[in-house]
Amino acid sequence: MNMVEINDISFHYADVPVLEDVNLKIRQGDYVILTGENGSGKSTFLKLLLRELIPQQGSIKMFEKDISGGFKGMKIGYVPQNSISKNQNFPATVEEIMRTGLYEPIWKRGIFGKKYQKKILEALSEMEMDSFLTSRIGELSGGQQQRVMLARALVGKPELLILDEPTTGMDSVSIQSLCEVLQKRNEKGLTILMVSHGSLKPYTGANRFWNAQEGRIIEE
Ligand SMILES: Nc1ncnc2c1ncn2[C@@H]1O[C@H](COP(=O)(O)OP(=O)(O)OP(=O)(O)O)[C@@H](O)[C@H]1O
Repeated sequence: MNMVEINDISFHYADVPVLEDVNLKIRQGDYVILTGENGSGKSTFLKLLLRELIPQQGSIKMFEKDISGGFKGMKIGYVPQNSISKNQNFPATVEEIMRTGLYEPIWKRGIFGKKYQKKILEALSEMEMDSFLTSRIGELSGGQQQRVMLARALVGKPELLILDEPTTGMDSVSIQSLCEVLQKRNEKGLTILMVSHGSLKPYTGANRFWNAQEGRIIEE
């Protein structure tokens, strides 16, 4: 199955052309890394996939359905770039952030609270962040916050995971452990699309490499 199918997409901001006639497919089980220089259109590309932006030309399918109809029933996890507030007093705890990663409605969470607590702790411990459950998110370092955001994206058991530069603020040990988690999840069937600036060396599990350049996204 094609998890993502991009047909003839073009996009420009007012007078800034960004992408031109892009055609790409991501198959189930692929692990794709997208690189490219600053301003080459990587974040714009992800925003198009998430319908934060609408292309002037072309169409996008996910899970074999056109995303113009919404994402209902599609299990997609997303880790945005620099997603957490820099405000140390940001009031949410790690646990509260994790709860927003679960798909089920709030009334169910009340009834099955213990079950969800277990899922949250499992996802946090995969990222070695379980001991921070009750910490305020704003009190964690940038790298620790990113690890929580990855755990949050994984707790709902997505089938497609999209990450925008998740290693920002992480040290090399954290990057290594993130890569190991992603590789393990990918081996169990998770499809991954990740934008990365840094070295590609730790991403030993990736099977496809794309590069954004001059309005195109080229497979390398
Ligand atoms: N909201 C916007 N309005 C106008 N132009 C924009 C807007 N957002 C981005 N751009 C421009 O579009 C181009 C692509 O930007 P984009 O953020 O997608 O690149 P990127 O590859 O993600 O960059 P980086 O590596 O710096 O994150 C750049 O020339 C940028 O200046």
